Amino acid sequence: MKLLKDILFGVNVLEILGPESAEISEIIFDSRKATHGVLFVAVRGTVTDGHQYIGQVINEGVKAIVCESAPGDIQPEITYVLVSNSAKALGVMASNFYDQPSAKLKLVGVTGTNGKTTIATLLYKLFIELGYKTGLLSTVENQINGVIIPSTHTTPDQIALNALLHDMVTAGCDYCFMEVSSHAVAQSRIEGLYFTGAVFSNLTHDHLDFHKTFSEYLKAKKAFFDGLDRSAFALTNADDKNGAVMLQNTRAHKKTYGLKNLADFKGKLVENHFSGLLLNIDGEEVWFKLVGSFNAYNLLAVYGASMLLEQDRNKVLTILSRLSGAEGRFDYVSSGSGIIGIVDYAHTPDAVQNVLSTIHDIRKGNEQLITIIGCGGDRDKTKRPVMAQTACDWSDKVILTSDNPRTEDPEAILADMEEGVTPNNKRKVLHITDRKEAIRTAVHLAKPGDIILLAGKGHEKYQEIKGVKHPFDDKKILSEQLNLITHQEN
Ligand SMILES: CC(=O)N[C@H]1[C@@H](OP(=O)(O)OP(=O)(O)OC[C@H]2O[C@@H](n3ccc(=O)[nH]c3=O)[C@H](O)[C@@H]2O)O[C@H](CO)[C@@H](O)[C@@H]1O[C@H](C)C(=O)N[C@@H](C)C(=O)N[C@H](CCC(=O)O)C(=O)O
Ligand SMILES: Nc1ncnc2c1ncn2[C@@H]1O[C@H](COP(=O)(O)OP(=O)(O)OP(=O)(O)O)[C@@H](O)[C@H]1O
Ligand SMILES: N[C@H](CCC[C@H](N)C(=O)O)C(=O)O
Ligand SMILES: [Mg+2]
Repeated sequence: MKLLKDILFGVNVLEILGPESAEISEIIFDSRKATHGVLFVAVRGTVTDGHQYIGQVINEGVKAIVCESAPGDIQPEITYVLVSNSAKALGVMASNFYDQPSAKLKLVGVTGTNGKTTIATLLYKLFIELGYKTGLLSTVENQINGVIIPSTHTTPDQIALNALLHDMVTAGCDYCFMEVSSHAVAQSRIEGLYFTGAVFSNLTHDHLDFHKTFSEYLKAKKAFFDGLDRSAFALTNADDKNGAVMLQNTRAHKKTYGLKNLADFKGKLVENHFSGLLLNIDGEEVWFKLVGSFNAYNLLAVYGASMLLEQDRNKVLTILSRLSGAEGRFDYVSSGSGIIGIVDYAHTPDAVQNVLSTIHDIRKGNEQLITIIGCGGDRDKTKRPVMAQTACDWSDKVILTSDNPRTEDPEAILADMEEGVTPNNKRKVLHITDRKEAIRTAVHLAKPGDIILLAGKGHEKYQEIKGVKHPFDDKKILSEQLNLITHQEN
């Protein structure tokens, strides 16, 4: 229980109709969760408007309503709080409700198109090994010092986020590393949080369905840095075209990392193999288990952040060199067949290009590279032809298949992808809608030594078709198919 006036601390309130002394049992923003004594926040969304449900939640006995416009019929037993932006107010209120957990630990946010999960997960694993109680909020999973809590979003909503941070504080965590998606910034999911630091990975094509233009997408990422406190650090990628833009208006302490340009944390890629990479970091050569030059950037970001968090350099490099990355990111699938399987979460044009160019650079000779790839439904359609074209340009054979069609027709998604297949690439492309069948075909086409890249779904354990999530695990299925081949050959 909390008093409404305490929950409203720091909220930009325009007007209050009714008593501020109301006792609130819980904050909600979904009318379907309304019960007696709760505070309902009416948020305008992408599909509907929470204000439409005010009448409904009153019937369920809510105590107070936070909204941007008051309904015509005011009920005397309810307190109405008028604000200019409900989503922002929700962030501040959720933080107050959970006693400002983000201020009680060192919270570091990671943003960018690709690499967030990898950087946040490496930081989490590193700080656990350094001996700190640590939390993680990520696409793959959330963790509180070793306890896994399944994640629903890359960045949870205001309430779930503060509840998780509160649980981390209760568990005695010193640090939390979290991914900050552009949706989260635009929807004020991080409003009211105190960040000790922010890390930027890169900005390339994604989510234009939601942000509409690249410049709006950039603005969402930048807004995270603009909101940082003077005491925080802002660590950016000096080699990314938009790296410097992130720091333009921030009050935070500005730092950079990079492989090419002048940077505070400087790295040089010495060797790049399927077994890992040799990096020179600030003058010291270290082996890492992660593969590909894009991971050299992720490692540098982790190194830079841990230095800014005042950790011991030698300990950091020693532990980092032992760590593996996040599940489903350049993940090997081994079998006795001699075929190399790689499961990777590449679902943007840049990620597809990076992962394929990495394979291209480090493969030994004339092995075939077979890529299985799809694109998600109800997501940025303009990515589709570009991802297909990139896959074709870098592979010997491409099987276009379904990713998560969600509510879209899988064939329509594949047709969008095929727009990107140029006439000279047509001969290398197969179209197999059923993802399992596509995997099976790739395995049959491959010879020992060949490489199969299974892109797009990484760690995901489901395939969402027509709104239903069916169990589906890329790594498990690819492994089963490769083992079947092995047994047939033996
Ligand atoms: C497009 C998008 O981001 N949608 C998110 C958004 O929902 P929305 O704006 O569409 O909400 P809405 O359905 O229009 O409803 C508006 C309001 O009315 C309320 N409502 C609605 C219906 C009802 O009966 N009663 C009611 O009160 C809703 O609770 C909401 O407050 O706010 C919801 C609550 O926080 C999120 O769950 C939802 O995530 C959807 C499920 C989603 O798929 N989001 C993805 C795109 C996403 O956020 N991805 C990023 C990662 C992207 C990356 O790779 O970088 C993430 O952080 O996970
Ligand atoms: N620094 C990087 N630069 C470019 N591509 C990368 C980088 N790091 C990872 N990738 C590619 O992007 C994919 C996704 O990586 P990761 O999950 O770390 O990113 P993310 O930003 O968390 O993605 P999401 O927004 O979907 O959660 C990887 O599987 C890999 O193909
Ligand atoms: N966070 C990303 C994940 C995409 C993963 C891919 N498998 C897809 O379904 O498009 C999104 O929600 O857009
Ligand atoms: Mg992620």
